[in-house]
Amino acid sequence: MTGVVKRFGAVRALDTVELRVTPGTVHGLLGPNGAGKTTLLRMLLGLVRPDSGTVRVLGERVVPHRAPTGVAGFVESPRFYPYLSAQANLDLLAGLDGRHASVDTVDELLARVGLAGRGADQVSGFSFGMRQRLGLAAALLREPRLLILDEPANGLDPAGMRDMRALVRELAEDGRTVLLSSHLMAEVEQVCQDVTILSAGSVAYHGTLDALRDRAPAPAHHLRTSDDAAAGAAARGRVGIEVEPHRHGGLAVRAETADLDDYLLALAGAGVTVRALAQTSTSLEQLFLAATGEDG
Ligand SMILES: Nc1ncnc2c1ncn2[C@@H]1O[C@H](COP(=O)(O)OP(=O)(O)OP(=O)(O)O)[C@@H](O)[C@H]1O
Repeated sequence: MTGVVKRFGAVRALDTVELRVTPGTVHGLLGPNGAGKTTLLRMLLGLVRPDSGTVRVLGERVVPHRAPTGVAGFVESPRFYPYLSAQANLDLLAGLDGRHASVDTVDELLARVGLAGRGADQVSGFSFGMRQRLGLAAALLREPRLLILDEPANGLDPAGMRDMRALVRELAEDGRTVLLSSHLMAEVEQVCQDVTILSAGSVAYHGTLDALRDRAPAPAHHLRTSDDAAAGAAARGRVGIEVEPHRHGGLAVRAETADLDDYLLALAGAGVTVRALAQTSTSLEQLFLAATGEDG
């Protein structure tokens, strides 16, 4: 998409947005709440009309209110008929596309998304995470070349998130293009090659994760010691380390692992003991927070 603007009253949900997704990759759309991610994904599905700019998906210009060919996915939470079974819901959706979903196809899809053997169960009994999985099955039923997933890991437990990540990677290996939104850098970092960071409707970064890593500041840590004043003084003049009082007490320390190791050894040498040390954000999270003005 190029030069896309979308206003809702006084709010500029998207402000001259450029987005290019390379075919066959997993592209992350990252941004804090309200950054415009959902609006952008809805636009790609023909559900929101841009005020200006051009939206093309798989080479075709998107026409409002018509789902582009070769694209499937869900925006916000997938919706189903609660009193029908998972199988019946998928049958209905296939029917809308003028297709028939055989029991075998549905069983295979359900197994793929981690819902094996649940086809006959009513969706009303499904947890939020199970509905996310069923949403993915519904999207895959359409055999899309571009899969759009809005916060797909929402509502999943840690094992479910791991499965979802593995599945997304597998889908890309099969040659599909995946565009997924998230407000968590950690999630994007594990599955995406490229990322577009949105902040208040504008693109704050667009490129590969590797290039982003090259610009990332050192990871942040929360350190508690037996003598924070002495620990702060010991950091002064040291290269590769930044120390300041942490807002919850103790010290906020930014450093790469090797510099942090040297600093901790120096503290021990100065008779200062470490009582707690926790990494509070990775380098990429630091960068994301800085890019979106959320680092307070
Ligand atoms: N239909 C609408 N009517 C009015 N304002 C809207 C509408 N849809 C979105 N907005 C506004 O546009 C901005 C972007 O919203 P959007 O839902 O796209 O953000 P998001 O990045 O998906 O956030 P979240 O992570 O909270 O879902 C917000 O300020 C939101 O309030």
